[in-house]
Amino acid sequence: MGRDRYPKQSLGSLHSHIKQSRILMVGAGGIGCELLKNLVLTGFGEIHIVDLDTIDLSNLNRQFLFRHEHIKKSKALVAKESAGKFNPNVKIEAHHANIKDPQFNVQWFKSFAIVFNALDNLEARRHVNKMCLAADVPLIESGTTGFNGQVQVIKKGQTECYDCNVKETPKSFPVCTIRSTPSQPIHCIVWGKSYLFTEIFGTSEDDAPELDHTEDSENAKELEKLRQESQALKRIRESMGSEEFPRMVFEKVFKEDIERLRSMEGMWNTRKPPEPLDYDEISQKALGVGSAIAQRDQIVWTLAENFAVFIDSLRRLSSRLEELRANGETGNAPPILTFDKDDADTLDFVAASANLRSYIFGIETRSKFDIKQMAGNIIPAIATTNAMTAGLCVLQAFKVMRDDLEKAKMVFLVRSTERVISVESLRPPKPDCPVCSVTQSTLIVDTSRATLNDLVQDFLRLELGYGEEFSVSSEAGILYDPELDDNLPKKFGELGVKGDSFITIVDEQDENPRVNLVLAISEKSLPEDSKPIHLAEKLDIARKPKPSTPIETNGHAVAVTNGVNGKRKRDAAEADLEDDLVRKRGKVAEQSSIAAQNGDVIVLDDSTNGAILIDDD
Ligand SMILES: Nc1ncnc2c1ncn2[C@@H]1O[C@H](COP(=O)(O)OP(=O)(O)OP(=O)(O)O)[C@@H](O)[C@H]1O
Ligand SMILES: [Zn+2]
Repeated sequence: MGRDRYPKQSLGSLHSHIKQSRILMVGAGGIGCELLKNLVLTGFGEIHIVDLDTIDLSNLNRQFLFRHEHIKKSKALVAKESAGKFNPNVKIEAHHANIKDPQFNVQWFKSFAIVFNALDNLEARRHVNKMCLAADVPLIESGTTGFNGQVQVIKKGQTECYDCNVKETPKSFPVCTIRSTPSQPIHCIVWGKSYLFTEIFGTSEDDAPELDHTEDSENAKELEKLRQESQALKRIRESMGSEEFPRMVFEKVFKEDIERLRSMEGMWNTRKPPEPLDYDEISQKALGVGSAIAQRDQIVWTLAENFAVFIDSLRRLSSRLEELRANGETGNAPPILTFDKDDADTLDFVAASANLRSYIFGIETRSKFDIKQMAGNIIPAIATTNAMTAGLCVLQAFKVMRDDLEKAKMVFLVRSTERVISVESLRPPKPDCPVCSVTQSTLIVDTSRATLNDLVQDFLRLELGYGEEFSVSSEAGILYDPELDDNLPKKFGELGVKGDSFITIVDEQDENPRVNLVLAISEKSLPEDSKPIHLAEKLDIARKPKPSTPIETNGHAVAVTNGVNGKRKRDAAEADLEDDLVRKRGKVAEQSSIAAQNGDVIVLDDSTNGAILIDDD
């Protein structure tokens, strides 16, 4: 009785259901550790944990199931060991693996009553979303960024899925802002990281995702000049290792290029012109600066200190590259270095170059610590946000398990003086969502015999009645469309379509097309005299709604706020850079205050047992 007493009192009849439930938690990091503790203490019967990673020193400040002695061990296994002690009645299974591995197939997902996502990247989230839709298992999706958190309940056919709303992609900057007219610290940091560092130690700037070339045509002349500058820098790169190399780089990027920019007519009418730096003058001042300055990452370095770190890190990185070259470890490919916020040499170089450039343009300089956050695109993870978000995940799960989806909500956690938690009603699936507004089924295939032609001609056209215009794709890309019929004689195996993978059929007819058909492949050896492909169950494929069809609301109130709906996900990996974040926070705060006016969060009396629950109905 002892251990069950309080969960029983507060959950009433749901408690025994929970005790018998088998659930899955994907990700055992910041949210995952908190969530696992909650799930174990709530008394779920069997909990499976999947995490591909090992424990890192930097996880310990908030991932409280892990200790120093666990560094380099599997997160899933250690989380199981640590949380298991909280409640020996709970069975925990740990999988040190990627959730995308084939053993975690639709059948396996079907074995869970509910799935919790505690992930940190879009790709894995999308995958679990897709699997839960295919298995028809409810998913509690969550994410945090700094003080912001979010919980979304996803149920096939009843709510929006993770992919119903387009997700933001990381922010990029116009090339001209970065290369010619920076006005904020982040512009200089992106310059240091994506231009200077890559031109000297990596491949070319054209590959940098932070640089947006879409404005190129408007600035063709200037861009041509910038290209010439890069070429000249590449030539200097050939002198790497020589005594003169640091001076050559410095004078090129902090003096000559700046003088050229300064001489450009019309560019500085409304802006303060940049001031080139003088190598001899600053190097004199930097004579007394010791190399220990690079370790002082919380202070803002002086011009001379930045100079000293720049020269020193340039030497360190040059010798690393020289060594790689000498060892010939990269075969025919030329060796390169890549920026990593946790690699001190690369961070020192980017921090010092960014600050030197800031001096030139009269922009505020930053500490190495700040630059690390901005260059690494990280927003600090906050243990409290994770803990609150994990708690909200479980409250939402209770509603799903009570079959009370009407009461389940989309929950937002924001840093606000008015109300920290705000909610929105769940919305029905978007009729044009390519992931959830589809027909799903399982296709039984004898992959040793079946060809793509068996699928396209016999199955889709003759059996299901598809017309001429449609495409078939696997996770690797398009296999067939009316212009691509080369693959038709090939067998499934040759096309890389195996058991537990998916194929998607997109009807491209103009007239009344069907919704996308997503087929999970189930491999089976079928008798020689039978068809090599057949459906596991009878199928009724819906037609796509006409564009003007109004969105059904299933009786839910349509949320008053739309502000963040198209841009719901924010997690550290996908988050925008600093300045943009401030703007977004503003938006979320605005929304939370509207929700607050609606009085969405209340304390209620649980009718089942008289216990007080804080709920978010
Ligand atoms: N495809 C995947 N399969 C299984 N686990 C995954 C997958 N992708 C991410 N994860 C796990 O999800 C967890 C997310 O946790 P969190 O956001 O706290 O990240 P972290 O790596 O622990 O910390 P940080 O990124 O802040 O250094 C991580 O433990 C990560 O290993
Ligand atoms: Zn969807």
